[in-house]
Amino acid sequence: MKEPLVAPSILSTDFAHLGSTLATVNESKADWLHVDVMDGVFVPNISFGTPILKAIQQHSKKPVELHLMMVQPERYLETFARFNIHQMTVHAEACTHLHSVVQQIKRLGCKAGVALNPHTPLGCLEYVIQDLDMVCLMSVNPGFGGQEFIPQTLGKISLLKALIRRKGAAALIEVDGGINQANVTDVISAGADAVVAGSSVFDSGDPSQAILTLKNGAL
Ligand SMILES: O=C(CO)[C@@H](O)[C@H](O)COP(=O)(O)O
Repeated sequence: MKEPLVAPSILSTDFAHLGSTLATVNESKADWLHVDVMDGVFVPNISFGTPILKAIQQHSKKPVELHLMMVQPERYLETFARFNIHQMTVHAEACTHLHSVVQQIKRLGCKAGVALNPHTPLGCLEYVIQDLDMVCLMSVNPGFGGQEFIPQTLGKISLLKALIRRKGAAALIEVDGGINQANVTDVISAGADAVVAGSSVFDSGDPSQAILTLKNGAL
């Protein structure tokens, strides 16, 4: 089995120590940093906005994926792109004109991802999948770290893989929520390329080792 790409999510970390958290991630084998922006409307939680993104830009050496858990993300894409963002991932459920938003992200020079909530069918990707760099399957209901992995995600990953193959698309599959050492092998075996992990990395006491364990655990 291939080694999974691992993206630590800083949501559950202590923001009083953001600098040292980012330094740890910089020195780790993490493939990119997963950054959750939540608006309190699309999801019940509010996380952070541009001041934190500016600090991340200054201190992160890893590519940054912004996961935009917000309604009408198109209003902020241009602002966020100024913070040297590698990829922006928007929710299909939050975009009336998803294809147009994806094109907007690409015009800003970023890779484009689309996230789907656990209950959202894959059919909404049928006519946009060729334009995507990544699909993020939520394996928890978005809004909070530390939740339990929803097992139905495994079947959804396989179906998404089949859709990507059928369409001749190149999108990576990322799975986000409740990922840990116990389930990462199943997630990668089902066809995922990348996992997002928050609490299993940062509550572990040794984030660098936890990232390595996720990578090796799936081999
Ligand atoms: O988007 C989200 C939650 O909405 C995730 O990125 C979480 O931050 C992942 O945290 P864990 O489930 O791994 O604790």
